[in-house]
Amino acid sequence: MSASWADVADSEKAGSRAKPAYVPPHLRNRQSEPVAPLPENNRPGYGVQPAASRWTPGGAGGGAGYRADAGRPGYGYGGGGSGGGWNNRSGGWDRKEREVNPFGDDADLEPVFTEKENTGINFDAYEDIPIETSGGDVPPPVNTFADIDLGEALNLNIRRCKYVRPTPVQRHAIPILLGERDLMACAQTGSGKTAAFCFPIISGIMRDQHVQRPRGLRTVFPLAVILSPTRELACQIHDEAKKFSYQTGVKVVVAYGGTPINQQLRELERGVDILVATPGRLNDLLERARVSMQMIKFLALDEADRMLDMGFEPQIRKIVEQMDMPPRGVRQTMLFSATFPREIQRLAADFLSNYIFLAVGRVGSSTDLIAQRVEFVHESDKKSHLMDLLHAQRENGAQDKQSLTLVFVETKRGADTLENWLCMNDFPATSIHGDRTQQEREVALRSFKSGRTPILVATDVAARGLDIPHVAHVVNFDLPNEIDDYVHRIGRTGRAGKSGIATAFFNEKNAILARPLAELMQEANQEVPEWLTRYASRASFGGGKKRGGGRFGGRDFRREGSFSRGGGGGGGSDYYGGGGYGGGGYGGGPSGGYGGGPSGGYGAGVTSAWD
Ligand SMILES: Nc1ncnc2c1ncn2[C@@H]1O[C@H](COP(=O)(O)OP(=O)(O)OP(=O)(O)O)[C@@H](O)[C@H]1O
Repeated sequence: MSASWADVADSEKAGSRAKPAYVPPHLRNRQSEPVAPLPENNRPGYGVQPAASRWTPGGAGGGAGYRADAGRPGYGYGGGGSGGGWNNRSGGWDRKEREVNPFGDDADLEPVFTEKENTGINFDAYEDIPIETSGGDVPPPVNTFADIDLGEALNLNIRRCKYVRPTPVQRHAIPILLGERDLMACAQTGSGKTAAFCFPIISGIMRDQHVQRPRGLRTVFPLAVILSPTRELACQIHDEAKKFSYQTGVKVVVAYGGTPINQQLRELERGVDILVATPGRLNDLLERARVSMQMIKFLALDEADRMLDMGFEPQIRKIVEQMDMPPRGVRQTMLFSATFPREIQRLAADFLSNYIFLAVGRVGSSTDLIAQRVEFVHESDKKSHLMDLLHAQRENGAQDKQSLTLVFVETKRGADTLENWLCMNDFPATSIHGDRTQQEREVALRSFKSGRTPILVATDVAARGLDIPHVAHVVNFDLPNEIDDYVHRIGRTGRAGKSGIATAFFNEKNAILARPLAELMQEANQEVPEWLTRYASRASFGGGKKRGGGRFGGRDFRREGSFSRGGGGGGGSDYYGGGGYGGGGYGGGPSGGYGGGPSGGYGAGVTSAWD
C-alpha cells in the first residue's frame, strides 16, 4: 500500500524516514504545516469536493492545506481567493496576453465540422489491433471524441488538428485518465500517444478552475509536468500541447538543456500550467527554486521506459521522490511508450498507484505499416551499399521534399563522417547527435523537415518520439544492440497510418540481435531472410533461449506469478513476460548494459547528449 501524503509528512516529522529527504531551497528554514489525511482516491481534481482544502489553502474546507509556504512575504495564506495574494490558477499568466495562433489563419474555424480527416491517416490499419487492459475497474473505451467531455475549447482544437476519430490508444487511455486513474500505456510508434496524455491533462486543468497558486515569488508552481528524454522531443510535445491548449487558458512552457536558462526563466515567470521538460534542466530549475513540484496534479513520462532506464532513473527519482512533488496516489501519474521491458515495468510500479496497464498492439512490436528489410552488409561495404540504395531511390523519384531518409549510425563521429561523405557525393545531408550544439541540432532538424537536406544522419538521439512527416525510409546503417531501440528507430516512419520502409544493414557484429529481429519481423508479417533465420537459430546467440510465441503473452508484469524483485535468470526473467528471451532482463545486453548506447553511451547521471 502506498503511503498517503499525510503519512509521508508525518513520518518525516517523526524522523522515521531512513534517508533524509532532499529539501529544495525554497522550502528550507520553514515550519511544516499540519496536513490533513487524504484517502488515496481523493485526488484533487474535478469531481472532487473542494477537498481542495489541501490544494486551495484556507479554502472552504477550513483545513490548513499542505503548503509549507505560509508566512512568506508576498502572498497571504488563507485568502480564500481574491485579495489574499493568491493568483488564479494560471500562476501569474496574464490571460489577455496575445496568444499566437498555432493553426495559422483558421483560428476562427466554423464550429461546423467539415474538414477532411488528418491527411494520410489510415485508421483501418489500426482496427484489428489487439488491446489488453489489466488492473481493477477499467473505464470503458470511447469511440468518438464526442463521447468524452473534454471541454469546448479543447474540442475545437481537436477539430482544428483535423483529428476526426480517436486512435485506439486514445480511445482507451483518455477515459482511463479522465477517470483519474494512474496508467502505464504501451502503444505502437506513431499511434497518437502524445494526444492521449495531453488531452486529459489539459481538460483536467481547464475544469479545475478553483486551484490557486501563490504569486509574487520567483518560484512557479505548474500543475502538470511532462518529461521527455530528449530536447527535440520536449520541443515537439510542447508544440503539440500548445496547439491543443490554444485559447483554453492553459499555459504550456518548455524547459530543456543546451540553451541559455534565462529565456526559459522569463517564460516561466509569465506563468505555467503545464511544464514540458527534460530531466536535467528540470532538476536545475528545482534546485534553483525557480520551479516547485508542490502543486503537481499530473505527471506524465513520455518514452517512459527510456526515462526509467539506467541513464535517467536517478534523475527521475530525484524529481519525483526527493523534491516536493505530491506522492503517488495524490498526483496522477501516466507512463507512455511503445516498449516496456519487464524490468522497467517493475521499476515503474514504484511511481504508480493502483494503476491500469494498457497495451495497444503487442508490447514492443513494430507496426505492419513499416516494410522491413534486412540485408547482409559487411562493415567495409556499408557506404557503397547505402549509395546504391540512395541512387535507386533517386531514380525512382523517391527522394525529394516529400520523401525523407533517416540514417541511424552508432557513434557521433560516425554520424559526422557519413554526413560529410554523403554531401561530397552529391546527396544533401545533415546530422544530429549529442556532440552538436543545441542550435546545430535544431537547425539540422529544421533543414531535414523542410526537405532542404532530405537525408538526416542520426545517433539514437533521434530514435524516439520524433514525428517528422514524410520520413519514407529509415536505414539502420549500424544496428542497435537492443531490439527496443530498433523498434523506436524504424517507428520514425510508418506513422499515423501511413506506410514506410525500413532497411537494416546486418553483419556478424549484430549476431546478438538476430533472434529478436527475426521474431519481430515475423510478428509484423515481414519476410525473414533465410540467412537471418539461420543466425537466429544458433544457440550461442541470444543465450540459447527461445522466445517462442510467448513474448507478448503476459504483458502486464503484475499478471505473471514469478515477478519477485531482483529475480534473475531462467526463462521466466524475460522482460517482456512469458517468453524467456534474453535471460537476465534489461541491461543484460551484449554491451553489458544499456550504457553502451549507439550515441556514444550515457551512463548514470550523464545527460549531456540527451538533455
Ligand atoms: N486522432 C488522431 N487523428 C489523426 N491524427 C492523429 C490523431 N492522433 C494523433 N495523430 C497524429 O499522429 C501522429 C503520431 O502521433 P504521436 O507523435 O503522438 O505518436 P506516438 O504514439 O507518440 O509515437 P512515438 O511512439 O513514436 O512517440 C502525429 O502526427 C499526430 O498529429
